[in-house]
Amino acid sequence: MSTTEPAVELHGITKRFPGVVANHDIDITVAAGTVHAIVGENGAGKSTLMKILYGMQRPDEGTIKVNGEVADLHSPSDAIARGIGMVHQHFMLADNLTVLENVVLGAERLHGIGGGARRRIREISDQYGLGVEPDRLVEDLGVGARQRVEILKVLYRGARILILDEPTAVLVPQEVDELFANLEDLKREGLTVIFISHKLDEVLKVADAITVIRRGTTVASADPKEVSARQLAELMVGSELPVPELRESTVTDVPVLTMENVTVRDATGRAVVDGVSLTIHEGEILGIAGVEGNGQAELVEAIMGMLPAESGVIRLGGEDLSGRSTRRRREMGVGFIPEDRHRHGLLLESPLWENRVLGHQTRSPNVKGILIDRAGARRDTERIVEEYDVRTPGIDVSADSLSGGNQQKLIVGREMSGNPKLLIAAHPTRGVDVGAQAAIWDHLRRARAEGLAVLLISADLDELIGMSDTLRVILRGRLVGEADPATITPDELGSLMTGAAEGSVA
Ligand SMILES: Nc1ncnc2c1ncn2[C@@H]1O[C@H](COP(=O)(O)OP(=O)(O)OP(=O)(O)O)[C@@H](O)[C@H]1O
Repeated sequence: MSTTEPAVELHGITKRFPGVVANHDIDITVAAGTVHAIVGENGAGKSTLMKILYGMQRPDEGTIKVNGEVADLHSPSDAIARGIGMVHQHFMLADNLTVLENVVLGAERLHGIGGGARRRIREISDQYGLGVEPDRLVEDLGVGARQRVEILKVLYRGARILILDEPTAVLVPQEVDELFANLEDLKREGLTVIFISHKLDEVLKVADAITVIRRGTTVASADPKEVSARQLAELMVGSELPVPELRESTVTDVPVLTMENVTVRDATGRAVVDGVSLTIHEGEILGIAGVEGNGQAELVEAIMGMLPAESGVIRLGGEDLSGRSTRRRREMGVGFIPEDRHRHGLLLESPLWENRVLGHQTRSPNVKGILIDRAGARRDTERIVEEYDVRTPGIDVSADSLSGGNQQKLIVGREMSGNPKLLIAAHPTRGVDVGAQAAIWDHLRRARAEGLAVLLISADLDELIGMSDTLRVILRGRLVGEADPATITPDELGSLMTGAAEGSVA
């Protein structure tokens, strides 16, 4: 369905930051009633452009038209008033409130906070097949359902144009299918969806039109019916991609990490990690598959000494880790790529080189004697920027001025420094473009060949299957199954993760 006026027209959009032109003369036309994908490498300028369209940032030059009218967007409320809504990648829902409370929060004047609001939520949910129940507690909902609440929240505020930032990053394949069905419903009702994604196969499946951004500017419009994922990636990068290496097993029989019957309880006494036993050997990547919230985060925190284990033993190279601080564990040779890079991975307001020191402040090349070795840390930051292709004007800019994917590359580079024995990698390539993803995988494989043991947690099932030597499934805190990465498909793994194979649903 389409009307005469395009839903959104961006003309000559330019946005400069110190040392960087994030958007340069961008032109995009988004037809009403379509799903329009924006793809590009890390740092290409996608998020900046979406922030401009949502009124979170002001362009230095250029015009925005919404439904044919010039729109001067000074804030998200201006964007909302124009019918533009944004669903962020990190859900912004309060867990301990109901769906209804979350939806009406800040929009009480629309339909009140009671019966009227409940009716409206049901109406929207039915109209777009979202299956949202107003009175459920958000903490009882799975990841896919939370995302539908976020979508409903912007529809409730009257959005007709939805911006989705990497909407499938946290979803299992079945949930991705459901989301795509929802997008079809939105489209049928004449709504417009603009989304950013690094998952090119999915882009090809769901988008009606694709815009490719390279180094801040629009370089191509691609027709999803006519391009392949590889061609799209090549348009993003501007050159041909290398062919990935074949995999060979490097697994030895030397254990690096052993966990025996480890149980962790939350404040309410519930076992969030429940009797977990596993061994990771030198040269082995052990992948843990699971729907987010099934104990992966707590498992990682127990290994890192951030959460106490109630019972069981965790050993690194034969040495019992109980009683050792997180810092001591790191010094013993554990690298840690955390799930939440903003809370645990980076000091956003500090320069890159100081972030290089973070968590590594007692080790070379960051110290000389008992003092921080500024020059050593700076040199090594330059090395990481070079080896991991972190796109930045320099190492003195603050971490928050890097694009999300480039922040991630910096963390991976730092945690791979100093030859760790064990790497705990939670979503190591989340938000990273296909080229950088292949580069990170290469770094991991090379380190594995030299004996690194890796615990890999990822919502990207292709990554889990492609990288892991051993694959275990976690459900409600228990390791419930093992899968052969050589033969299992993402769909089969998705069913194991939701417990569908057991006849129950997480
Ligand atoms: N607040 C800021 N201050 C300085 N530079 C910034 C700021 N925000 C973004 N940039 C720079 O603008 C460029 C574009 O960043 P942007 O976040 O838009 O990229 P992206 O395409 O969304 O990348 P990713 O896929 O990694 O999320 C990058 O070089 C980034 O470092």
